[in-house]
Parts: sequence; structure tokens; C-alpha cells
Amino acid sequence: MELTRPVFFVGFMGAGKTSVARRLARTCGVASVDMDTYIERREGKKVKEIFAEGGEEGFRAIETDVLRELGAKPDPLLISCGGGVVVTPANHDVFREAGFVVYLEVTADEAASRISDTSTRPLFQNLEAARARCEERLPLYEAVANVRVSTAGKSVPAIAREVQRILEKEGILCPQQR
Ligand SMILES: Nc1ncnc2c1ncn2[C@@H]1O[C@H](COP(=O)(O)OP(=O)(O)O)[C@@H](O)[C@H]1O
Ligand SMILES: O=C(O)C1=C[C@@H](OP(=O)(O)O)[C@@H](O)[C@H](O)C1
Ligand SMILES: [Mg+2]
Repeated sequence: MELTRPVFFVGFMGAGKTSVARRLARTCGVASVDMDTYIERREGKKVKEIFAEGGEEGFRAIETDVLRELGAKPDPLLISCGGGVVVTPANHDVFREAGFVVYLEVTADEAASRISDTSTRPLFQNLEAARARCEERLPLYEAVANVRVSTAGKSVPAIAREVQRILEKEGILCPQQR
């Protein structure tokens, strides 16, 4: 199948953005890129190290650069963003211009139960702070979303199938034209 526009996955840490985009890419035969993985390869450093060296500000600047680059690829991609992509106002323009945004909903508590090793996520160090951060970001996720998908109690394959049906209905995921 092929995409007519880039599709961005947003939502809090642990929502399943990386897993669902990867699963959908495999089952539909389309290309996907995970922004954090892409950033780590480009910078030659782990996300954790980028935060330690340049702070959140340094990470956000790289993130915006990469979002613009991936969103402008001639062959549209499934792009799993990092959970904080919505905190940078300029990123909202990238979403609006060309893309379709799938918001995967999760609570901080459910996310915490899914993430076994929070050491890779510098902004998910304690549950209290994560709950507050999640709540603070909710209106931002809602503002950029073209569609919301609840992930509570659902498996990754089930969520990927749900997203697939939405993208097909919207004419974003189509049978290959050539
Ligand atoms: N729907 C789900 N149900 C159970 N575990 C999940 C689900 N989605 C993701 N996970 C698990 O949660 C962790 C974080 O998932 P990930 O895809 O990295 O989320 P994100 O990219 O949104 O932070 C992984 O260990 C993954 O296997
Ligand atoms: O929510 C955030 O601010 C972040 C989420 C992470 O990605 P995931 O949402 O894929 O865990 C990663 O980009 C970085 O640690 C910052
Ligand atoms: Mg991820």
C-alpha cells in the first residue's frame, strides 16, 4: 500500500507511538521512521545523553529540525514522534501543512505500567511528575490531532488495525497506484 500524506503519531510517553507505527508499517508494507531513533543515529548519541549535554532545549531544537526534514520527504512516511513534540509551537505548523496526525491516548499510570525501563526517558523519572506533565500536554495533543485513538486495554496489533481502517477511510492509506 502507499501513503498520500505523511502520518504523524503523537501522544504521551508509553502510548505506543513507536510500536504501533512499526507494526502498521510491517502489515501494510509502507515505510516508517521513529524520530528518536533517527535523532540518535544522526547525533551519534542516545536521547538520554542529548538531554544530559544540551538540556531539553537542545533536544527540542534537533527534534524540530528532524520533524521538518521527515515531513518533507517526497515519499510520505509513517512517523512516530517523541511524546514532547507538541510542546514546540513551530512543530504544529509542520503537522498542519502536510500531515495527518494520529493521537494515541494513554494515562500516565497506564504508561508507567507499560514502560519497564524509564531510564531511557529522561522526562519520565517519577510518576507524580509524569501525571502532571501528561495533563499539561493533553490540550496540545488535542489541538494537533486529526483523530484520537484510545489505547487503554488494547494490544498493539489491535490499535494498528484500528489506525489502518481510519487511514484507509480518510484516503491516506491506499492500494499502490503503480
Ligand atoms: N497497547 C499496548 N499495550 C501494552 N504494552 C504496550 C502497548 N503499546 C506499547 N506498549 C509497550 O510500552 C512500551 C512503550 O511503547 P512505545 O511504543 O515505545 O511507546 P511510545 O513510543 O509512545 O513511548 C514498550 O515496552 C511497548 O512494548
Ligand atoms: O515526552 C517527551 O518529552 C519525550 C518522549 C520520548 O519519546 P517517547 O514518547 O517515544 O517515549 C523522547 O522523545 C524524549 O525522551 C522526550
Ligand atoms: Mg517512542
